[in-house]
Amino acid sequence: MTAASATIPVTVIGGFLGAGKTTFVNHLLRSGGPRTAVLVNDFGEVNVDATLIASHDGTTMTLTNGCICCSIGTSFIDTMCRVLDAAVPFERIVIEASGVGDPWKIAEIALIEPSLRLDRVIVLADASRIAQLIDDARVGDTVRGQFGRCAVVLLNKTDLVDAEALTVARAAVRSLRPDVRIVETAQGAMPTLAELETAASSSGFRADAVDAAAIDHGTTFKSWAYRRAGQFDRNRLACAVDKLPPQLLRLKGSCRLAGEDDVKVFQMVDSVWSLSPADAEPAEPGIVLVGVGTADLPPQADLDAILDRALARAEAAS
Ligand SMILES: Nc1nc2c(ncn2[C@@H]2O[C@H](COP(=O)(O)OP(=O)(O)OP(=O)(O)O)[C@@H](O)[C@H]2O)c(=O)[nH]1
Repeated sequence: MTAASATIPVTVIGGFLGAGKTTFVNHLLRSGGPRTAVLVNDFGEVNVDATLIASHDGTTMTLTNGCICCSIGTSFIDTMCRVLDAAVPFERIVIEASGVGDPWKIAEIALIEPSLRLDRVIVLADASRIAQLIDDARVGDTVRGQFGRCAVVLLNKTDLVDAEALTVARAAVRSLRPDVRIVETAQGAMPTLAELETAASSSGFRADAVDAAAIDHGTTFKSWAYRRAGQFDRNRLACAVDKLPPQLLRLKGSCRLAGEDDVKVFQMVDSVWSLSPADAEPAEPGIVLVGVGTADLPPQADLDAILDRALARAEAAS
């Protein structure tokens, strides 16, 4: 047995809020392959992503309490120990970094733990937003830092852009990593890890790549959980979302709509939002809101009040 086969390969998936990381992880799981442990780091206090990960023949574990790239705390180490001590060994570990995290910081764990082997860091970029994001005064540092040492970039959501915008998006990624392999994807057309094998060698990171600036993501970004037992009125929800402040970059979670039986997944990236039927009852109901710029964000009570107005009954439940 070679050293490489005695270790468990770790793939870290990074990319900014809403780029499509969970969508890609689900695609990998649905494509079959080895028994996988999926570790998900949600920035918010409600474990939304773990609910959104499809059921599979392995396990999904959550890494909570903020951004693990800022502090690889005991929770991450404990979770990793549980994975490594599993009675039926896992053959692959996939870690989804938080949308504000630096995936390389997480990958470093695989480089120092002898029973792990870093497969690669894959970063997703939203083709419809990446050019703006890397120049954004509020989030640009965080976004640029995520690309520092990845082996391959999935330029995702190509279905949302025309040829000209795609060229701009490609150039934006190239401006960060001139020689990185870029694979263009959309949620209906994503590669498996095996298909990406030719896209980069397993050590495809550049040793000379620029390290991410030291950013305290817990200070730069802030998250809230909106938890209500009530049901939303669809039209009122549309009005409420319009009233949310522009500092809110991401909303995701589960909710119920008045008059509809199934649980809905609520997604908002930037100001574009959608509702779709949930595959499963959420372990933790609620909607997570992630915003940037803690100083000029309204207090949580104001944000809650905006969403409360979307409830089917005028008065908010509990
Ligand atoms: N049109 C389009 N939508 C996509 C694509 N990939 C993902 N989405 C949608 O984008 C939204 C965010 O996708 P996620 O996979 O949750 O993104 P994420 O990077 O995991 O988000 P965070 O974990 O919050 O950072 C969801 O509504 C997805 O359905 C794509 O290729 N095209």
